[in-house]
Amino acid sequence: MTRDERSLWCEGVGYDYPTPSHHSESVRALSDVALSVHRGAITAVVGPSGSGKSTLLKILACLERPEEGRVWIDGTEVTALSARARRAIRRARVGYVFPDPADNLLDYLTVAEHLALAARLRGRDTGAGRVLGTLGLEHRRDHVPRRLSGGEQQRLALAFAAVGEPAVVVADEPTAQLDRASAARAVEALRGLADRGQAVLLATHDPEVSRAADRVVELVDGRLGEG
Ligand SMILES: Nc1ncnc2c1ncn2[C@@H]1O[C@H](COP(=O)(O)OP(=O)(O)OP(=O)(O)O)[C@@H](O)[C@H]1O
Repeated sequence: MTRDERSLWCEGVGYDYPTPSHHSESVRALSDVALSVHRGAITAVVGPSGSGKSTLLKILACLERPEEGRVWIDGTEVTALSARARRAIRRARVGYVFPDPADNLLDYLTVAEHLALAARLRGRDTGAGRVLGTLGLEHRRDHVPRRLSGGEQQRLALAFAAVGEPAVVVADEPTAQLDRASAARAVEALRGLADRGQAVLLATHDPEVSRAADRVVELVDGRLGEG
């Protein structure tokens, strides 16, 4: 049997946001989206502001449930599960990185303690040592986030997301708050994760980031095409 190289995929995904002022109307954020995310590769979602990138990433990371369509993580259809079972899969199998480093980390935990927590949440600690090396944080093991630069904080967030080798690391605009040099290091870090066999899915406005991706897909008004 050949191994399925997809770690995450979806079919027919649709999502509407209600508008508070008009009860009968809603904002169509995604329409009929199908996407497969492969191991060992960076998949980048690009598209104009408001095209649905964050919404798609949240749905694929199991943070939101789509109103239409189906999502699979490592062969399990997560859209068929209860909220509780979905949360368990999310915790064990998905690493998620928010755009702002401060949203990803806990003030009082050191770098090493963040990784220990990630391993505990994910139920396995494979790769914790390696991830620190890949992301260039070994010399910061005993530092808390406020003693790290913004770029180091975001690399720690990527490490936190990648410990235990989840099915996928999902990063929404991972370089949005970083200067050029830090962004370049974050891209290297993402590349390092993918080269180790990790599936990486990200959304970005940054051409340097999409250039580093193995595959770029474009969302326009909630519909997907190859970029
Ligand atoms: N919580 C919300 N309530 C209502 N509408 C929302 C909400 N979040 C997003 N939307 C709308 O859904 C659409 C898609 O938004 P989304 O944030 O997914 O786009 P995006 O491509 O990530 O944008 P950006 O690049 O600016 O982050 C937009 O029209 C947006 O205004």
